[in-house]
Formats: sequence, structure tokens, C-alpha cells
Amino acid sequence: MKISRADIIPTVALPSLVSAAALIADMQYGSHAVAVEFIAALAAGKLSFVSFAKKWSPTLSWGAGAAAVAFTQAAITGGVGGGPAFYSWLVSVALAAAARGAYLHHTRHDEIKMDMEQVKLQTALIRQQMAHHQLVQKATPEPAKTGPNLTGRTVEETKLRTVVHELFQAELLGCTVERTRTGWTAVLDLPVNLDRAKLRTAWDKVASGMGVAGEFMLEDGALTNQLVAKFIDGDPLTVVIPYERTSGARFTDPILLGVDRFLNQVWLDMAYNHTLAAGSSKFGKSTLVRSAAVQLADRPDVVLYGMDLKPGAPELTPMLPILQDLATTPEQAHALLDWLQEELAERGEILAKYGDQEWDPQKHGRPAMWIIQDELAELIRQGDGGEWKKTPASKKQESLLALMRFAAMHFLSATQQPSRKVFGGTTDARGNYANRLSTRMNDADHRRFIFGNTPGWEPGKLDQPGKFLLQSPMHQRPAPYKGMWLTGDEFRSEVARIGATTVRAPVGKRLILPTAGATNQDKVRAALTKYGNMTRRELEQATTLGEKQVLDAARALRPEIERCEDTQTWRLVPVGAWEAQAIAGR
Ligand SMILES: Nc1ncnc2c1ncn2[C@@H]1O[C@H](COP(=O)(O)OP(=O)(O)OP(=O)(O)O)[C@@H](O)[C@H]1O
Repeated sequence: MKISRADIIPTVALPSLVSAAALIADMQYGSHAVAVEFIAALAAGKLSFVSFAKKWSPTLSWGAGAAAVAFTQAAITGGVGGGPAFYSWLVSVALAAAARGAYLHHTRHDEIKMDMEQVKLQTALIRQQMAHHQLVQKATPEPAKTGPNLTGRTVEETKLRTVVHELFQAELLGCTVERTRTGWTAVLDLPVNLDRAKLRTAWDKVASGMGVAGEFMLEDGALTNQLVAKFIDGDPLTVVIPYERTSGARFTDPILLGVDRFLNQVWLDMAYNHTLAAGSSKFGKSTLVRSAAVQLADRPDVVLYGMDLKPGAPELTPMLPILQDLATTPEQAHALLDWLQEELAERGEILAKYGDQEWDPQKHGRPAMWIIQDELAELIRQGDGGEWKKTPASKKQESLLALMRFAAMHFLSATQQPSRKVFGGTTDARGNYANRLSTRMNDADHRRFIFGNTPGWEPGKLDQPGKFLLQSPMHQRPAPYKGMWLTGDEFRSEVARIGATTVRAPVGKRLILPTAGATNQDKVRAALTKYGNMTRRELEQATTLGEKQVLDAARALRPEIERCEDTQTWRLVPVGAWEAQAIAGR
């Protein structure tokens, strides 16, 4: 605490003034003045005491205290006269100085307290500002890096970014990598200095730069600057794909063939298109045809016919329970082709009546139809020469192929030798068969006949049974697929299951193929064998015999056949499956 001039003047001057005033007042008023000074001193002292006790303002308290001292001194000065007045002045100076000092100290303490409060406030403010700064820093993203952004979220992304940067000095704008069951797929967003064509052309370099073992498939992305790279790790098609029963309810539902290299299912739309299955022996062609046939037979609006001219019809005989009829000789094959021609003409008339373009079994009343042909080359070899030279089977087949589709009548033809000769001299199969699939097949002419000259279609490269290539309106890429593996047991049990409920087409709307050198009895027996039980009228229609001929043949066949008077039908005896084979709706 420093003593300033401002402190000295009042401390010394005030007692001096008070002493002088007290002496003058005493000279003038004597003991009255002293009494007044004394009372004033008591009052000021009292006020000072109260204000200190009640913590009134320090100025008032100290001021009243000072007044009490001043009046006391005046009272003493006036009361004791000139001599001792000096001592009383001295005492009051000392008291004033002490009071002043105490006041200053007190005031000074308050100042310090205020200073400390201020410092505290300032510290709090600074802390708040620091917290605010930290928050702002956290919320603000890091400033963009200068250099290329090559660090991806996955190893593949980082590699792709790095290789693309090394090869093209370009930085991918985006690179989303997703795992698939057989590898991964990356969607690349290309920058302006790298277009899709450039990247496609140099993809081999990208692939070798990535150092991964497997195959890439490149596709255009949804945006013009996007390229999709699908990586297939190893060969996913080495696995066996078990047969899976499908639940198609209409002939237009696609059938399941197998899987692609991403193990996604591959479906084929067979309605209103013919299908050709080619392939060398022992590479799974028959398995594909069988699995297609059982799926088609399982639909209520489909009927199947068969044509297998190999000796003993080894491929299609096991399918008999799900076939309406099976042609195994050239005569039967011609009869079937002729009947198809008639059926086609009838369907054409029905469609014309309705004014419709395409056959719909639900609307037009007859089922969709597939004629399953095994080894087409045999049909041509046996059905084109001799007595059929003028009306060769290949010509009939060709004309039906061109016209039948709209009537929901389809061929599913299998061959080991797809060639011009087999198809009546046409240069390739593509005009006749919209769906073409092939298992392994080495012959270059055969390959061209099936898939044309477009590069990439190489059935010779298919290295395992069951793998196949497929070209159809929906399948335009030469990607290998793997067919479902339908074992012999599974095939037999599917045929038995479906065969037990296969509804035969109404007699007259289905064919009874001629039996070679047949007598009337043979014809009646063949009709009853194929169709279970029949009325006399139906037997006439089915065998193209007259009423008397049918009755004579039936009588001669007794007891091999018998008549059921309730239903007025004939049947073979004994026939365990008589009821099962009963023609629905009759
Ligand atoms: N989808 C498949 N998955 C695994 N193996 C299959 C598959 N299809 C066929 N195979 C194997 O190939 C063998 C031959 O199959 P399939 O009989 O279907 O061939 P193919 O080409 O029709 O022969 P062929 O013309 O002599 O009848 C089968 O016994 C089986 O071992």
C-alpha cells in the first residue's frame, strides 16, 4: 500500500482545520461549542458503529468514524484549550492516518478480490473458446489431399486404383467392390481422361497388374463413365449342381437348366420357340433334354410326343409314361409329322375364328405341345430315302419348324451332328431354332452351324460333362453354364410321379402311331394299350376303322380285352392301371 499526497493532506489537514475551528468556536461559544462537538462525536461514533455492524457501505462507516474522531478532537481541543490542543491534534492525526490506512487496505482488498474474479472469468472464457475451437476442428472434414487417392476400403479396390493410376495416370472417381459367391464385382467410375473403350482394350494389363488368378467379365455400367468388372475366382462350374424340381404352372413359364459362373440360376424360355440341344456323346446333352422334358411334362397345359429313331429308342423309351406317343420307326415318324401338320391346320382355323395370333391353351382349348426328338440325324437318314424320297421327313420337319410356333407346338431336338444335311440344307440352325444349346463339341462346322461365326462361341473349350453354351433371345453372351445333374434314379422317379397323373389328350386330338404290318386286332390292342379304356366310337377314331371292323376285332381279342357296361368302354384285361389311365372328363 503506497501513501500518496492525497492521503497525507486529509490526514494532517483535517485535524488541523478541526483544531483551529474548535479553538475559534470555543473562543466564541465556550462550553456550548464543546458540548455540541462532543454530542456530534457521540452521534458519528454511534452511526459508524451501526454501519460497521450492519455492513453498510464502507464509505459511510469510515466517513462516520472519521467524523466521530474529528468531533471528538474538536471537543477535546475546545475543552482542554490551546496547550494540550497540540497533543490532541497529534493524536487525531495518528488516528486519521490509521483510519485512512485501514480504509485504503480495505478498499485495496476489494480491488484484489475483483481482480481475482475477473481473472477467473477470463480463464473460463478462454477455456470455453478452446473447447469451441476443438469442436469446430472435429466437425470440419480434413482438407483434400493433394496427390492421388489410391487407398481403397478393400484390398481389391486399392489394387485397382493403384494399377489404373500406374497404367493411365488416371485416378478413379469411385470404385465399389462387392464380394460375390464366386469372386467379386467392381463398379469403376472413370475420370474424364479415361474412357470405357480405352480401359476395356487394356484390361489384360490391368488384370495382370492385379496379379489375381481367374477370369474377368467386363460390362458397361449404368452411367456412361462406368465400367463393371466381374472377377470369377478359379472355375466355379466344377461343382455338381443337383437337380431341383421347379414349380412352373403354365407352358409359358421358363424352365431351369442350371447355373452360370456366379452360381446364379439359368432359366430358358421355351414357349413359342424351338430348342436345339447339340453336343458330343457323353458330355451331358441327354441329361439336359431329360431335365427340360420332365419340367415341361409337369405342367397341366403341356403334352409331349417323342421321336427316337435309334434302334430300341434308348433315350425316349424311359419317358413313355409322360409321352402321349413315341415314334420309333420311319413310318411312325412320318405319321407323327403328318399328324402335326393336320393339328397345325386345325389350330390355325381355331385361331382365325378367334382373330388371335398366338395359341393359348386356356382360351383355345388344346394343350401346348413339345415334340422331343432324339438324334435328328437318324430321322433324316431313315426318313428321307426310299418310299419317302418325294416327301422326305427333313422337308416336313423344316416346314413344321417354320410354321408351328405360333400354335404353341414346339420341337425340342437333340443331335450329335448338327449340320446342313440334318436341317434340310439350310446353312445354319439359327433361323429354325431360336434356342440353341451345346455341350462339348469339337467340330468347327457343327459349332458354326449352331452358333454362327461370332467369336467366343467355342463349345470345344467346355472341359467337363454338364457344361454348356446357350444362345437364345435372352442369352447372347458366350458364357459357359453348368446343367443340373439329374441322376438316373431321379429321372425315373420324376417320370413315374408325373406319368401317374398325366392326362391323355382326347382321342381324335391325339395320334395313334401305326404299328408296322398291323391287323385290325393289332390296331385295337395298340389303341387300348396306349389310352387305357375307350368307347367304340373312340376306337373307330383312333384306329380309323369302321364300326363293324372295330367290333369284330374287339370280339376276336376276347378274353384279352373286356367291356365295361357302366361306362360302355373297352379295356385290356388284366390292366392294373386301368383306373389311373382313365381318360379324364369322359
Ligand atoms: N449336369 C451334369 N453334371 C455332372 N455330370 C454330368 C452332368 N450331365 C452329365 N454328366 C455326366 O456325363 C455323363 C454323360 O451324360 P449324358 O448321358 O447326359 O451325356 P450325352 O452327351 O447325352 O451322352 P450320349 O449322347 O451318349 O447319351 C453322365 O453319366 C454323367 O456322369
